[in-house]
Amino acid sequence: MKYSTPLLAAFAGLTSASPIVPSKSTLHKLFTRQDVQSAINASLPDVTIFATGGTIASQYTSNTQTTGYSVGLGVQHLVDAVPEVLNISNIAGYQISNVDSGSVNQTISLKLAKMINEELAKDTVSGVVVTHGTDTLEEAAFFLKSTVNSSKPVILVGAMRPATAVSVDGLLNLFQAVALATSPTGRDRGTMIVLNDRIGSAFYTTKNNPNTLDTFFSTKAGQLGIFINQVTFFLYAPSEPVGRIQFDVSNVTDLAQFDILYSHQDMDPILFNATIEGGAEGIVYAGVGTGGMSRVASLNAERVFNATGIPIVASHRSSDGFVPDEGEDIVATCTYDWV
Ligand SMILES: NC(=O)C[C@H](N)C(=O)O
Repeated sequence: MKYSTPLLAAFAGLTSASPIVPSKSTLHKLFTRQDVQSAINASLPDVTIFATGGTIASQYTSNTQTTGYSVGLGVQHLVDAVPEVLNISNIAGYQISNVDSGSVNQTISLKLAKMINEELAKDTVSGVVVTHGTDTLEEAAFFLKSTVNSSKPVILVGAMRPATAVSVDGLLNLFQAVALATSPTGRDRGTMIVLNDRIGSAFYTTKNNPNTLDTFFSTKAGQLGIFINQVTFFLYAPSEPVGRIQFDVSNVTDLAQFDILYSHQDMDPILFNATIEGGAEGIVYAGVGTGGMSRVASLNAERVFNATGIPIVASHRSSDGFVPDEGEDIVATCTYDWV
């Protein structure tokens, strides 16, 4: 089977093998709805925030500094900075981690997916918000889109400027994320990404620029919606992306290691051997063009595949497009760019 994106391909590696469930006791429940509000407003929906870190939870000594800051603000701090969210919801928060998103690992990802599924099963909870670093936010969104089974909204939100910056973006992003999590318009859409006044598809949206606010979009799918005066305005009715696969991770304790190789002119063929020696149980290569690589690299990839049986799946290094599905074994049938 072939997949058109590295993420889809990597998800082919989901396994329900070994039985070690991350313990709930390792979670730090920072505050409950009762901690935040003296009396819960029964007329408001409940929203649960899962905080993982990232720039939205970062600070620096200079308010004009937008790089070089450090992560560390907790979920309580994030909510305290935007108390207006308590006018539209009863908030509870979990601190899942407090790291740059490059350090979000499978333990955190699985814990998130399982806890979100549990949370959304509660009648009173209208939706959840995940605060996350933007660098790998698209991966987290894709993972949750593939593993959370609920018609309720799951909103991934981050910031491009630290919490201490002039014109910080995280505050309004968080408010909008909570607003969407409470909104009936968010139903039947599952996981979405909210940044910079826009609502993006968790399946297609990517970060396209490491420096600017206007970084999350999908050239292929556009935006699902926007916020007008903090009210959601969807451009499309709810629909599922073609090719979405739903995984049940409730008993999954370990994800297979799929590594991604980036193709380029004169790619070193030994990378395939090295990656497998490093423990990869599958390789996705971000190929040139429609999944191509140099002749020497492809010959070695084929040798490695024949010797190990470890799947090597073609994707593309361009941010948009598809690899044509030629229906059979990937190494044998992929369209290579011979040099
Ligand atoms: N804007 C950000 O959130 C970037 C940050 N380095 C991260 O954790 O991904």
